[in-house]
Amino acid sequence: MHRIAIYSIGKKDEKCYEAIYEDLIKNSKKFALIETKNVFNKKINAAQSDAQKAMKAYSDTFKPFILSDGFNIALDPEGKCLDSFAFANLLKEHTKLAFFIGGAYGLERSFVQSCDMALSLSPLTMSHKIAKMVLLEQLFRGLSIIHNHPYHK
Ligand SMILES: C[S@@+](CC[C@H](N)C(=O)[O-])C[C@H]1O[C@@H](n2cnc3c(N)ncnc32)[C@H](O)[C@@H]1O
Repeated sequence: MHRIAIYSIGKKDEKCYEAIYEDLIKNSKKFALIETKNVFNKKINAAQSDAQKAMKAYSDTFKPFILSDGFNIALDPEGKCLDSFAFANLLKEHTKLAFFIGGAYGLERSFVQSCDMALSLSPLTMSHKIAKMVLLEQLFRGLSIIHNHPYHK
């Protein structure tokens, strides 16, 4: 059973996104325990108009969640692009993972470098809400590939 945590910057998810995330997490339930956590605090709020300060606040907030006994992946449009089979192989190699999704300004380079890998979901830049949705769908697809589930034929 995989244990997967997804961290993103933001307050509570809007209902329409929440419903999609829940559905995708439910699909993966047989294969993985997936937890999502939105993080937001005074430091991020205070830094919202300054890109450097905001990115530093994201890093400081995410750092305590970096796994010392798992694989840490920064989501970054400039990261490595994998097809779904290569992503499934990555999931085969690591059963405990943490994914970090940046805020409006993206992630600090030093934070990205502190992770085990930077992953791009597409060369297109998406909102963090859409990136989370694509990640959850690809997690279900990757887990389906590993477990021969008919979702990925
Ligand atoms: C609005 S985007 C940040 C945009 C910022 N200018 C950048 O280039 O990273 C918010 C977050 O969503 C995630 N994201 C957006 N598009 C992505 C993509 N194509 N691949 C991977 N992650 C993406 C990243 O974690 C990013 O930090």
